[in-house]
Amino acid sequence: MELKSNHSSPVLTDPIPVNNSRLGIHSNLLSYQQSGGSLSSGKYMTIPRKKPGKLEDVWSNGWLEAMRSSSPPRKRLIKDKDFTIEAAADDFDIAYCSWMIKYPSALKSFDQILKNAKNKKVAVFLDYDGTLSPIVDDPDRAFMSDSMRSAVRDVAKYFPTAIISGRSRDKVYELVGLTELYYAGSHGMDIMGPVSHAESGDHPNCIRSTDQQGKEVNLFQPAREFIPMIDEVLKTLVENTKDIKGANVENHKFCTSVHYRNVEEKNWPTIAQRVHDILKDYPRLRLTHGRKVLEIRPVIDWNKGKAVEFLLESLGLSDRDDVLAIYIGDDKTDEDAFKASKYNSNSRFTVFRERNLGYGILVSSVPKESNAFFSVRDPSEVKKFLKALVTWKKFEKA
Ligand SMILES: O=P(O)(O)OC[C@H]1O[C@H](O[C@H]2O[C@H](CO)[C@@H](O)[C@H](O)[C@H]2O)[C@H](O)[C@@H](O)[C@@H]1O
Repeated sequence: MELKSNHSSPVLTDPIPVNNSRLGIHSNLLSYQQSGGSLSSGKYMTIPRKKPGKLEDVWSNGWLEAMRSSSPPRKRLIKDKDFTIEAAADDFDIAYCSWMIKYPSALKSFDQILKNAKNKKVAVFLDYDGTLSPIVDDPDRAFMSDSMRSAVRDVAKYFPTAIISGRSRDKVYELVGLTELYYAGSHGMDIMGPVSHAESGDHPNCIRSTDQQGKEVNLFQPAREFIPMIDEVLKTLVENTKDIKGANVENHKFCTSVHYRNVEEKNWPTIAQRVHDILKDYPRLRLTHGRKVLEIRPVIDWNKGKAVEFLLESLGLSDRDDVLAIYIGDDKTDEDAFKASKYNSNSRFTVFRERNLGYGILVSSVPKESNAFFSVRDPSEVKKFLKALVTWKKFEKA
């Protein structure tokens, strides 16, 4: 599907994604399908509520397995009757080293990246949590360090730079606090980008607005019509999880997150089942798994990858060979961006897997399958990489 035609309506005509089993949407939800691609106010609220499901639901649809495998601990713990010790580092290190053959270090491969970046327009896309800030227990305290902020500020001086986050755009802007960047919140469903060079600016969901400094910008919100539904679900989620100690529901305007990082593992089936029961009434919403978080979002053909394509187009960087896009992210939702495509002379190219169009860099200190090309261990290595990019550019300019 071409980017242009995509922009005409990102709302999927089939409300259940093709790969619903991967997303953990139970097949019996198909009976709730509504026809047509648009929502009329209140229509989705009349669906009768089903009785709460049984815990087998969340076992059989793979939710619990996905919850357990999200954000695995760095080292295995071996339990002895008297004490607990960390598993032999050797085993882990061997696994990590062999994984790095497939996903080489972006720092160690820096020369290779530069070789490709030479004479090209480089654009930088950055995820926030786990990439610019370390993962912490309290999502409201996921601050980035001043040194990271200054590295990102420097990158933005030399390259068009955007933050693409699962958080709401306002929240991620508040955490990053840099005016020189573009921001895409709610997994790309809320983009504040440049006043467009391209057709992306003509889309009905794209309106002219002004940023915090009064500068003219394009605001692209392809899931606008879902706001009342998300709002309603948010309230139900808060109400239905309030007795689960440690559960935390976050509002991202176009999507919502249910955190279970601070919930005792024995209660994970309960939180999963409660979310599952609520989603049964909303066939136009789907679930994705993040790092100890269940993310509920509209079933639209839009994600972080589409946001990257949209921003490349808005920046006038689509349909060109002399562009190198770099995307750095740590989470499952960043995989959509690692798979992003761009259009060149009417053909489609994968931006990040194709080595000469862009690089996806996965932030991970544990081996995991990814569509990224390179890897870095943690946010401190992200910072080193960003600083190296700036040093190269300064040197190139001198
Ligand atoms: O796309 P991102 O910017 O990476 O946002 C994804 C989610 O990030 C946040 O949650 C994650 O980080 C928290 C703070 O370190 C951590 O407590 C949580 O367990 C992680 O899942 C954010 O709070 C979520 O709403 C985002 O969906």
